[in-house]
Amino acid sequence: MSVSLVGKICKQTVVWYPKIKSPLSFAQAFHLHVRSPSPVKSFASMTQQIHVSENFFFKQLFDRVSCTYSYLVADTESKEAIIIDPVIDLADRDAKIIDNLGLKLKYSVNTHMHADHITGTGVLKKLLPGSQSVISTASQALADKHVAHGDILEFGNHKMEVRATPGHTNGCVTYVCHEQGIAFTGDTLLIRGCGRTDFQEGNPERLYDSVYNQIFSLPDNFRLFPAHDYNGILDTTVWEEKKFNPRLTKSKEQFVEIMNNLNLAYPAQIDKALPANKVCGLYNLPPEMEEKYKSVLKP
Ligand SMILES: N[C@@H](CCC(=O)N[C@@H](CSS)C(=O)NCC(=O)O)C(=O)O
Ligand SMILES: [Fe+2]
Repeated sequence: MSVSLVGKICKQTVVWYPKIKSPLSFAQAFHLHVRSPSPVKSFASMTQQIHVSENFFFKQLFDRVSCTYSYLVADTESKEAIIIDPVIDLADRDAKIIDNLGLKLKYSVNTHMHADHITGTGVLKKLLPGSQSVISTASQALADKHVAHGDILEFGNHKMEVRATPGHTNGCVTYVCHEQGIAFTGDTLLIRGCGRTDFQEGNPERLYDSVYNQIFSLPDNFRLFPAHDYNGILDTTVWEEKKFNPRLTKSKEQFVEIMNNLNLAYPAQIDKALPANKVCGLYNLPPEMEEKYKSVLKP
């Protein structure tokens, strides 16, 4: 099949792709032509940049202040949804997105007790009644539901496995959707990095073991979604991190040495984040958050 040159839009070379009767960027056309047996289906997947089941909904959300990624996943048939690591400042945004999509939030889950922002899980369960907040038992924080290694969170026909991945904090967990080939690693594994281990009972040896035993043991093509990225990268894969992570490609001894000498600045919001996160982001809130959510947080 031949494609013809249409012109340039926003500095991109655009070609006419006859099979789907549409102009595409050269990169898109290449992807369709070379990578996909069924162009239209693959084009849809390509725009989502993730290959998942047709009834699996996925949306990555971002908080510019703390560089936190939150993730909304749902079963588009039953409409049951889970949000992972929502930020309190944006809980109203997230509730609106969920509502506009016609989804029913089942769980607002934390990967761990965050030090750099206040969790949105407490406010979200008030904004979207019927949903429950979730955190690991090992985090020793308040929530409606506590999870531990091996537990499964179900939403519609989909499942998310809980894997304990301590090291950044005692209570860190990674959530794995096996059938979609994706995992949400929190701060345990960051893109070309990992969570710091210099506070909240951090422990570099435990973190190293968690990554090797619970994350690098997943298939190489699993996509990994962290709780933060400070460089504008959206996701990574098991293969990439096993091969290119500058900390975790080292021996455990070298890793510990690296982690003990990071000399990172104290997180800007830690003193207000931890007391609030111990109680699910429902109490001990700074005045501006009390004010913002006073109608939903009233006793
Ligand atoms: N500057 C940010 C905090 C940056 C930071 O410490 N990030 C954490 C994850 S949030 S607990 C981390 O583990 N970073 C590892 C690294 O190598 O950067 C702020 O002030 O909030
Ligand atoms: Fe963290």
